[in-house]
Amino acid sequence: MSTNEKSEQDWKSSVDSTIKRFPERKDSFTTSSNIEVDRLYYSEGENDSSDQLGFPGQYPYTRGIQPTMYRSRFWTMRQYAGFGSAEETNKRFRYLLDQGQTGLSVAFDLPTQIGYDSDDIMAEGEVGKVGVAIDSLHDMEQLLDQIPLDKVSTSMTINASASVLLCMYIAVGEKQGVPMEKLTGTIQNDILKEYIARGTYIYPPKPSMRLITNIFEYCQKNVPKFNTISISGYHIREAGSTAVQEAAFTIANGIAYVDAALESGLDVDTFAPRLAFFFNAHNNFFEEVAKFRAARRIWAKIMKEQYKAKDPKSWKMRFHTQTGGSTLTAQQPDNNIVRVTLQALAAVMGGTQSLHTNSRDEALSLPTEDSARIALRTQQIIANESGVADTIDPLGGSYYVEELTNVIEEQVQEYLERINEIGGAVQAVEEGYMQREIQQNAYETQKRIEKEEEVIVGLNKFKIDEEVNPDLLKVDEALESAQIKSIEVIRKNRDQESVDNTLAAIRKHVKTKDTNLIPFILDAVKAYATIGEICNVLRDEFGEYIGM
Ligand SMILES: CC(C)(COP(=O)(O)OP(=O)(O)OC[C@H]1O[C@@H](n2cnc3c(N)ncnc32)[C@H](O)[C@@H]1OP(=O)(O)O)[C@@H](O)C(=O)NCCC(=O)NCCSC(=O)CCC(=O)O
Repeated sequence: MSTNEKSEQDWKSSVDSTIKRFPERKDSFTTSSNIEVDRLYYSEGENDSSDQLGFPGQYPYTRGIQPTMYRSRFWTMRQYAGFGSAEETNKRFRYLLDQGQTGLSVAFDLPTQIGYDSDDIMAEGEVGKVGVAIDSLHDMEQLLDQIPLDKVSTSMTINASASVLLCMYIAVGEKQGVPMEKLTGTIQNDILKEYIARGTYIYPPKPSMRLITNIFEYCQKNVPKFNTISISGYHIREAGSTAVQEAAFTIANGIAYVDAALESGLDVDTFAPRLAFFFNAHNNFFEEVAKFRAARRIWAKIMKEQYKAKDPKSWKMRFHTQTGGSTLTAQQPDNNIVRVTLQALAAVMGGTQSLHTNSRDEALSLPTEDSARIALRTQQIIANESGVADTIDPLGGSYYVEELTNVIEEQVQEYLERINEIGGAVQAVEEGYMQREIQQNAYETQKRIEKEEEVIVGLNKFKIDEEVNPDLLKVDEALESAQIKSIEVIRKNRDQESVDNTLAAIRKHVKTKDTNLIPFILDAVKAYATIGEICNVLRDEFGEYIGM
């Protein structure tokens, strides 16, 4: 039997076992002319490329990580949302779930992201602006009110203060009667790209890496279904990188997290299955599809060959995709619906596990309810009407896409070698290497746009006279004072001794490097210590990162 025949047979038997758990959506799939659609199209026989292409659900996963992909289950439709108060955001969440969204994704305001309470002077003017304001467990209880945490998985875009928000989520679960071993979701928890591109860091790299590996270890033992990190290329791309740089720097950061976890004494197969990724999708359709396929293949090879992981789950790159915020224009905002459709289609053709589609008005403000609904409908139309989800990896075998996939893989490998020579991603970040590469590309792209070598419809060509005045969402300015009052009430009503004791325990255990801090943070959260109080203890002990 040739290798290809063996892979084919393995794939077929994995399909049989998968559909017992996840039956396919239909008994048979057909086109609109009633032509039968096969599960997978592939060339049988001599051209054995299984080390590069293989079959879906099989190493090196070029064609997707599941044996049946979307024939069994669509990707998770997970719209990133959050603004103002926990109560307001809870309403938006419930609206989106009512409209058929299949997972939650929380946007936090900047003070929450960098560990300040709403009444801190550092938070002034920012409370509830780019996301929801969360100060204590009380806000988290409101945020997740009536949302069944045993059924809905929640992603939280939180990095420097991820440990605190994870503990709040666990505590709300307990109050709902959902034990932590049943909770599903993801925390972003990717500090390296914060230093590179996004900016919401608090502590220096070393202690930040400790918190991250503490989370890996704690979750593996106690919250085993939670994805402990979402290693993010999204923001690297938003900052101006190319698609190749996005994939390369993200994978380099992934390698750094694996190294840090191994150094802390963890076995690779205990934490690697819960590493998740997060990519951007821009307009150059085929390049985006190829990027996703190449990234998956590279990660599988690294985990299997370099790190000798044995569990196939450790080899699989599972990723979320968001359409490209920076590609949207304030001019003729309805055109953004078309851009988002193209980008979302690329993510689906690239085999994403979860997807956020941006709203048409995001170049202007936070999305209104109407815009958020159209964005979700875009995913639903792709899923239910286009037929692209009815066969696996429909672009696999295209000469162009396979060649682009190979070239992207090679170019990413070159970057990985360069970063390795520098001493790894942490060192490369500290030296500003990735930041410089991104800035250079951002500068060149901007020059091309200004010279009209790169056409952006409605921006540098096909312009119209228009008054852009759509119905924009405004965050209520009164929120900040309401939030400040609410903290005062919490502080008055909680058991202060228990807050002091739990905070003192965190301080004590920070000093012993080998202690996992998560149980102590969980105790403090349950005592209604605020995010600012917890992060300030860590600030005192770890110091603050001032930046480059
Ligand atoms: C792994 C992902 C990518 C996706 O997880 P999901 O739970 O949604 O999906 P999933 O894991 O694929 O599927 C759920 C379960 O169903 C199973 N499953 C799915 N499809 C299957 C199939 N065809 N056959 C068999 N099983 C299948 C999976 O194995 C899994 O079970 P098992 O688990 O048992 O295997 C996760 O990390 C995620 O949801 N990420 C979202 C990140 C996010 O929203 N980020 C927003 C950032 S917003 C931002 O940062 C931008 C702006 C800013 O700067 O602020």
